[in-house]
Amino acid sequence: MSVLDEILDGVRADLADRQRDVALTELQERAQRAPATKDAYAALGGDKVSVIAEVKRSSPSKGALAAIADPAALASDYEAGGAHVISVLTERRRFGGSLEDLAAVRAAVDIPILRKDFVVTSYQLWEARAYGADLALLIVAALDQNALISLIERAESIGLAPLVEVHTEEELDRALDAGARIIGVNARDLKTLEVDRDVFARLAPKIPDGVIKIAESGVRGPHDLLAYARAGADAVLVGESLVTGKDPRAAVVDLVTAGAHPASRFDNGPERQQ
Ligand SMILES: O=C(O)c1ccccc1NCC(=O)[C@H](O)[C@H](O)COP(=O)(O)O
Repeated sequence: MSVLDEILDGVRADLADRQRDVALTELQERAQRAPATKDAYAALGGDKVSVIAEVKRSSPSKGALAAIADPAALASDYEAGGAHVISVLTERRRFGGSLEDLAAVRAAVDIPILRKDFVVTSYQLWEARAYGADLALLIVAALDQNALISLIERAESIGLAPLVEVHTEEELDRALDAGARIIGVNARDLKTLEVDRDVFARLAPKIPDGVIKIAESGVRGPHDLLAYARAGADAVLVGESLVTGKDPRAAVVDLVTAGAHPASRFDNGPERQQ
């Protein structure tokens, strides 16, 4: 069984508990009372390379990363450093996250928030909306094509921007066929946990203009952001290096500064055009 399959088993078990405790109608009522979602497309678009800063306590690949007693304070630091979007890992068993983290971050920041989890049913999209997310992650490797299409449609219909994650060319084809408008290329293979930063450069040329391209995982600092920028990234998603560093806010400032004027992007154009 792959790591992803093990994670999904735990996610489904936790989901069944929550579905027993909270009726879908209750979630929908809470979602309907929530303020309008923030414009994720604007936050991720433009000439800059946007920074998505992640609240991540632990991971299957590295175990415990950071205690993060106050996720709202960390998210506020990220926002003060200029982050364009906050990612909140809400999966409990392997990442130590929760919907309460999402709600706390929502109350603390004004920028868009991504619910980063392993979504397998529309109930989780309603949760995302009810607890204050503006985007929701959909992982192609975790979904069959019908589910992917219907979850993209459901997300959009309730005001969430779906970020569709891929790791292979076949997954990218499925994401595009399903109509994804924001695609995250994860350098981490969720089945083996190996990180290959070259995956983005291989897949990015196959992503049409007009689709937002996000490079996920393995960003250690501005040099990695610039390498992803040269390969055509519109945004990077960064977790581990921020939460394990001494000064997450300063680290975000460094990334945002590099992403504001990624000279190589304009001097030479993205690698795909060379
Ligand atoms: O981080 C993991 O070990 C992991 C394992 C299995 C599924 C997902 C996993 N991480 C989720 C992510 O995609 C990352 O948290 C995100 O891209 C940030 O990556 P990083 O900057 O390398 O922490």
